[in-house]
Amino acid sequence: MSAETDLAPRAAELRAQLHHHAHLYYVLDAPALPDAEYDRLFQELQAIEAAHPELLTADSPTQRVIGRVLDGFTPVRHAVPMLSIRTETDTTAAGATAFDERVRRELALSPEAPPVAYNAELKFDGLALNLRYEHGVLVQAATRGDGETGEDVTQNIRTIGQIPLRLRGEAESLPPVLEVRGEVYMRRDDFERLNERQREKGEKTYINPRNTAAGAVRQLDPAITAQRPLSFYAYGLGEVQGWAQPPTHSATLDALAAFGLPVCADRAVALGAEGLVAFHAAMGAKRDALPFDIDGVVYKVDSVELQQRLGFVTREPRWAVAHKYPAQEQLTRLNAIEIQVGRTGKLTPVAKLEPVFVGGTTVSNATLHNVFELRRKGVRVGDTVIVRRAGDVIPEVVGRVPGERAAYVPNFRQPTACPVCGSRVLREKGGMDHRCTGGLFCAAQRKQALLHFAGRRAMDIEGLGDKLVDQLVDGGLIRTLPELYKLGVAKLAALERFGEKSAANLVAGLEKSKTTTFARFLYALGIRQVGETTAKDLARHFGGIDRLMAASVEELLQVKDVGPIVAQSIRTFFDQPHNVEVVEQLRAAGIHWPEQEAALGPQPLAGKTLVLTGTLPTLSRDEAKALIEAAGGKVSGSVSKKTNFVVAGEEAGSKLDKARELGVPVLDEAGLQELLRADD
Ligand SMILES: NC(=O)c1ccc[n+]([C@@H]2O[C@H](COP(=O)([O-])OP(=O)(O)OC[C@H]3O[C@@H](n4cnc5c(N)ncnc54)[C@H](O)[C@@H]3O)[C@@H](O)[C@H]2O)c1
Ligand SMILES: [Zn+2]
Repeated sequence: MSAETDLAPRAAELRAQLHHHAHLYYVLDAPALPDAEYDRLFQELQAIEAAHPELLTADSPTQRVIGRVLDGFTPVRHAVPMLSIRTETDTTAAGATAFDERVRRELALSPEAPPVAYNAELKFDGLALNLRYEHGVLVQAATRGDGETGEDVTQNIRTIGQIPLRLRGEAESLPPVLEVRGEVYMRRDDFERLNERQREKGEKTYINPRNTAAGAVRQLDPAITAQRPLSFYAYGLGEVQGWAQPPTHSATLDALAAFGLPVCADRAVALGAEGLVAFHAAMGAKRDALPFDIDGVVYKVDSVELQQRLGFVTREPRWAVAHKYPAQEQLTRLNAIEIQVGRTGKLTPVAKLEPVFVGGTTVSNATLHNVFELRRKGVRVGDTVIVRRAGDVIPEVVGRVPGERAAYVPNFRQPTACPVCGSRVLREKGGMDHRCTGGLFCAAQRKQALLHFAGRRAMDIEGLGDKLVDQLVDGGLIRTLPELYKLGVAKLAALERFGEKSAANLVAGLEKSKTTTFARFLYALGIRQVGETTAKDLARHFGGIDRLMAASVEELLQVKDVGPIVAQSIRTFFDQPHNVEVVEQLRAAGIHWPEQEAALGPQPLAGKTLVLTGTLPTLSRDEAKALIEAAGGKVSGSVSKKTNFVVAGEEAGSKLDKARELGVPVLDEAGLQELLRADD
């Protein structure tokens, strides 16, 4: 058997696979494979065709741009075809050098000739668009389609704020026809926010910004496109009439920017291979920090005249190349699913992966977000999954590659007990997240709890910062909050890089923190949903911690601004015996707050302003004032529209007249007493 007949079936198989995946990618915006995997198949086919030209078919995906007009869109015939770009997959510097050598060879430049000038730019990962401006007005926007014919998406594109509907400049000086080419993309933060919202609603999340942007542009209903946060960068030209294009590509981009089109600032004119290598390295270093995904950089011969001399091969210009970076999505095996307990007690299923090089680093753990999302994605241990790592976003498993499973694998089950501390795991009503109820008792939550407890607006413990908390918890010196107060100078001074003096300072800080307020103490406990303000309201309402700990959800709901979620969270916290124990131990350690605060009762006058005038039969002015304030009210010296009540006694003067004039209710002492009892 000859090599040809050997490879023919493989070539046919590759063509079929590539066609199938290109359809999913270009037509349905729903790829089933990472790009890197698609590229590998593509290159395998290219290699076979290069070695055996007789196996090349006219419909091979290597020979033309694949893509099709989706039903429902009006086809647009491109005046100038929208091509692909040859890809240099060697992600090392050699990729740039190879291109420069090819260009020099094709231009028949001698080794002594000066370096070729290139315009180096980013390769945005989105969807190509052709924007047609006639006399400065946007008249049509079209997708690339198969390169010859695209889809009319004008109405959708009009919803993208960054794309000018009218070019900048004097009407007479604007070109009769100017087609601008560029990329619609979605910023990473916009994409993350979109997915966060989907997750909160328990709905399907999007795979990556590229496909989300492409899907958003290719909506039949522009109202849907309008809801997606899309961005745009211009990078080239289509048909032009009545406008003298500048002699270089870089100057053309400047001209587009002057027309008011968004042009990316991360571009440079690079001289020769050396310049390209430097640009590739610089952008590679910057890649993670960019607010959007790029899959590489693009080098274009800068001189328009040289571009014309170089011309095109079937589907690509000879004067441009895309030089890739390591892919941000890769396939790997899911070896196990573990539960990680975060600092707020949130349980996150984490994928343990066969280590894989993705987005420039080796990844062996990736988040699966929550158990609902995990189920929706249908991933199970043993599956081949797609891992995405882009920028500083934590690596995630975005899905599985459809395929048979060798054996039955049970679905992942959410544990009912915290894997770290054994406390019960609960899900908030209506929420998607499961949490450990261990609170202060849970080691996973301990560091965060300690830092919060020591915070300036909580117990305000001077000298207890990040590093020390790490040392204390990792060294096993502290397992529960009360143990903080058992740390002596000797124990502390024994810590690495911690001197006698700092130890003494911290102990003094701890001592000082023992005198606090009920509200601060409550806030310091770190009960979910209980912020500073709620802590103050609770302290005022209940007066003492014992009453609070015993309060039912119904009683908690009586507190100003406390709704069902907050009330339930407080109840859940104190339902855990170890949390009650922590409170007891902290009080036993000497934490205390002034008595008068604890004596505060209910707040029938909360938010009310009263004015006192004249002499009351039994109460002195000061006594009345103290009673009103203890009930949460305020006493003011003058009557205004904001006054809720005027309390009038014998010989009341002008304040009473003012109250009548403004229609403010007037009470006597008995009326006041009744108000004070109102909440009993
Ligand atoms: N995952 C899959 O199943 C699947 C299937 C098909 C294709 N793909 C991916 O699609 C890509 C191949 O697509 P292609 O052949 O259409 O070409 P290409 O996307 O590699 O290159 C051409 C495109 O680059 C874009 N581009 C971005 N920045 C640019 C710039 N500064 N200047 C010029 N163009 C710029 C334009 O949209 C242009 O259409 C590969 O990355 C491949 O992995 C993936
Ligand atoms: Zn726990």
